[in-house]
Amino acid sequence: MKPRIALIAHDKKKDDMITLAAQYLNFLQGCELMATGTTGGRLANELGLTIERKQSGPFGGDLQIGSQLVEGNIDCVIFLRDPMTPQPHEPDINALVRACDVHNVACATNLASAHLVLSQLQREAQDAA
Ligand SMILES: O=C(CO)COP(=O)(O)O
Repeated sequence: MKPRIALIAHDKKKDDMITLAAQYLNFLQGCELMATGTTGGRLANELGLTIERKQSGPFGGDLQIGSQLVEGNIDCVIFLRDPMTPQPHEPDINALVRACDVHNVACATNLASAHLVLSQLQREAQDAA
């Protein structure tokens, strides 16, 4: 089964997300991807990735992804958060991260952990091939 990965980045982390996804492009092309609206738009436009786009984060996108996670439809979340900028939808962000903890779903919230998670998933996919 293809890994099902959610990709989310706050505005000041979106360039990092594009760079990160470009580094794992071949692997991500073989995954089922879901993203919040603006993040997904950039990944699709700039890298040509096929992504199921939800609402933008401040309009409920994190909650939509959280809901999919609770339903068992997401294996891993890459959520590049901006810890220096207050977000209007902070409760939604906390709810998504909490849902990851409740359901024991890997959640990488910074670049270092994102690399660890994606490189491991990529290795597993290569071993399975
Ligand atoms: O705000 C976000 C996550 O909390 C991200 O939403 P966008 O990808 O729509 O910018």
